[in-house]
Formats: sequence, C-alpha cells, structure tokens
Amino acid sequence: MAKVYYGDDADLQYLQGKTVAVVGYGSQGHAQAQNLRDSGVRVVIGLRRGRSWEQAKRDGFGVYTVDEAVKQADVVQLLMPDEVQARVYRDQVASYLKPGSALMFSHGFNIHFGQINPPEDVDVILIAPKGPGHLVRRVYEEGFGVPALIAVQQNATGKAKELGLAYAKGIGATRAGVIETTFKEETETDLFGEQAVLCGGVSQLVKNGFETLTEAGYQPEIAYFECLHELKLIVDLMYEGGLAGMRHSISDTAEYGDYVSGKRVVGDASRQAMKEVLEEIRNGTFAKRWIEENEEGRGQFDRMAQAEKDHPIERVGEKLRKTMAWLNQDAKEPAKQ
Ligand SMILES: NC(=O)C1=CN([C@@H]2O[C@H](COP(=O)(O)OP(=O)(O)OC[C@H]3O[C@@H](n4cnc5c(N)ncnc54)[C@H](OP(=O)(O)O)[C@@H]3O)[C@@H](O)[C@H]2O)C=CC1
Ligand SMILES: CC[C@](O)(C(C)=O)C(=O)O
Ligand SMILES: [Mg+2]
Ligand SMILES: [Mg+2]
Repeated sequence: MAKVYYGDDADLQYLQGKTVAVVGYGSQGHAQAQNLRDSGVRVVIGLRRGRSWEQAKRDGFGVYTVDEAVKQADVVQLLMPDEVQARVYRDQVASYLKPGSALMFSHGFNIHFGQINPPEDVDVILIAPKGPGHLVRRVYEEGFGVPALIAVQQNATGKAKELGLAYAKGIGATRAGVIETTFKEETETDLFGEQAVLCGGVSQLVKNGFETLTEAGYQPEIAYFECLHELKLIVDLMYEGGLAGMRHSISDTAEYGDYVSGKRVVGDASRQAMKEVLEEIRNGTFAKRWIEENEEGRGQFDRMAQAEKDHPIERVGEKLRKTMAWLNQDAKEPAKQ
C-alpha cells in the first residue's frame, strides 16, 4: 500500500527562516512560488531577463539572475523546462549551491537520466504535483490542493523528507495527499502517462474521432462537440466517481456501446504500442531522443507542433470557443438562461 502524507505529517517550521529560490516562473514556477509565499515562506525567483522576469516582478517577487538567486537560497527548486535544466544547472547553479542546502525538482527526468549530478553535500528532493501548474495555483486559492509525489534521492542533512513535506505543505499538496515514491518511479510513470494516455493518447483519439466523422460528411462543429468538447464533461464524471461514476450518468445505450466498441478502437495493438512506449522510456531511448532533438535545434519538434496547430479541429474549435461565454469574457453571444 502506498505511503500517503497529509497536513498533519508535514511541518512548515522546516522552511522557517529559509529562502526558497524558485528557478523559472512558468506553469509550475508561478504556481509554486505564489502558493509558498501565501503559506508564509520567503521566496525569490531566479530567471533570465524576459517575459517571465517582468511578470514575476509585477507579481511582487524579488527577481534575480539564476546565480544570484541560488547564492541566497537554502532551497533551490528547478522549474524551468526539463530540456534546459542541465545547462542552466551546470552554468549558473552548481557552483553556488551551499553545502547543506536542498536541490529540488518537480519531475525526475534530469536526475534519473543522469543529466544533473548534484554534489553529495546537498539534499536532492522531488515534489511532483500531479496536475498542471495553473491548477496548482487555482486549487490552492480555492482552499484545496493538487496531489503530489515525494521522493528523496540524497539525504545529506538527515532531514530531507521533512523539508520536502514542508515544501509540499507550502504549495498545498498535503491538503490532497502526497505519495512516497522514487525519482525512477515518478520519471517513468509521468512520461508514460503523458505520452500514452493523458496527452499523446487522448489527443490522437480525439483527432481520429473528429477525422472519422468529418471524412464521412458530418459537420465539423458537431464532430468537435462530440469528440473534444464533451470529453471534459465525461472526464469530470470519471474524476469524481471513477469509470463506474461516469457509467452511472450516461445512458444505457452509451454504456452498452462503451463495452462493445471501446475495446475494438483501443485494443490489443494499442496495448502492444503502450508496452513499447514504456520500454523506450525505461531503457532511456525516449530520453536520448529528446535530448538530441534539443541539441539539434528542435526542428522536428517545431514541425510537429505547427502541423498540430494547423489541424482542422483547431480551426473549428477556435471559432466555437469564441461563442462560449463561460470560457471567454468577450463572447458576443452570452449563454442564454
Ligand atoms: N507544466 C506542468 O504543469 C508540470 C510540470 N512539471 C515539471 O516542472 C518543471 C517545470 O515545467 P513547466 O512549469 O512546464 O515549465 P515552463 O515551460 O512553464 O517554464 C518556463 C519558465 O522557465 C524559464 N526559463 C526557460 N529557460 C530559462 C533559462 N535558460 N534560464 C532561466 N529561466 C528559463 C522561462 O522564462 P522565460 O519567460 O524567460 O522563457 C519560464 O519562466 C519541469 O521539470 C516539468 O517536467 C511537473 C508537473 C506538471
Ligand atoms: C500530463 C503532463 C505533465 O506530466 C503534467 C501536467 O503533469 C507535464 O509534464 O506537464
Ligand atoms: Mg505529470
Ligand atoms: Mg510530465
């Protein structure tokens, strides 16, 4: 049974009198920094000059170059994109880490795949929220938290887990539950989840459904609602009550179709592909490819991103979402009562 920590297991005292440098102010960076500050923790932001620098200043933080932020920190949380962390660590973090301080991550990629090798005299801790950064902030403001994982790779001070739990409490995660894991387990499961199910799998399922309907002559707007828009409503039911909760709300006709057709669409071939994807994550093939793609200038990444942006589902979606008053304050046609 997984070990899960809640608020009573964590003590913010372990961060008392300490300075946390959050390096990067994007999706996770802005959320974790603001949550920590609201929890009474002293936070500074490490960045390069640019868009995020200005935003972090507008949000009232002390903003410094990465090396200047690290110099004053007892805890350094690296929240830049995974693919830039190793270079920034080497050039602007490694020489300035204090002995007895903590180096933290929200994803284990660079430690697990050997891209960052911290000195032995620092704690190395993972607090990985299981949700997008903007929700880490929104849910905290609503008085709840996004669940997270905790792992300790190095326990130089003997208090690494206590410090990690204090950090998790500071970002609101102990309100939801913090599960103990390892850098290896977090890295491999997170990469698998986002590639096979949450992002890669779902996007492909949505596009294939949309293309099947539109190629058969159905209106793109109806295909959009059926294959993308309604997905959120169905996933909300799964989130609240599992698969059975979702099936309780849908019609018996939909439930029968679910049982007989789901396995045909996502069947043995898909399960075999999932096993291959997992194996390539575990044996380092995916990580090697992603690191090389960045070293070679991200040409393939950019081409794939552009092709996805140009997909007809995005064009019809953009038009439809402009009419959705609940998404868009400027919608011309507010929802009718
Ligand atoms: N996105 C998410 O919700 C989740 C992310 N994670 C993990 O959290 C970490 C951060 O991910 P995420 O929040 O998506 O990252 P983002 O892509 O949102 O981070 C971008 C931030 O990093 C800054 N940055 C980029 N390059 C540099 C640089 N060379 N020097 C200094 N700052 C730089 C950017 O500044 P600028 O404006 O100047 O470009 C920006 O503030 C990753 O390890 C990721 O795997 C874990 C769970 C969920
Ligand atoms: C699902 C994508 C994710 O793993 C996340 C939000 O948890 C990420 O890397 O962004
Ligand atoms: Mg994730
Ligand atoms: Mg991830």
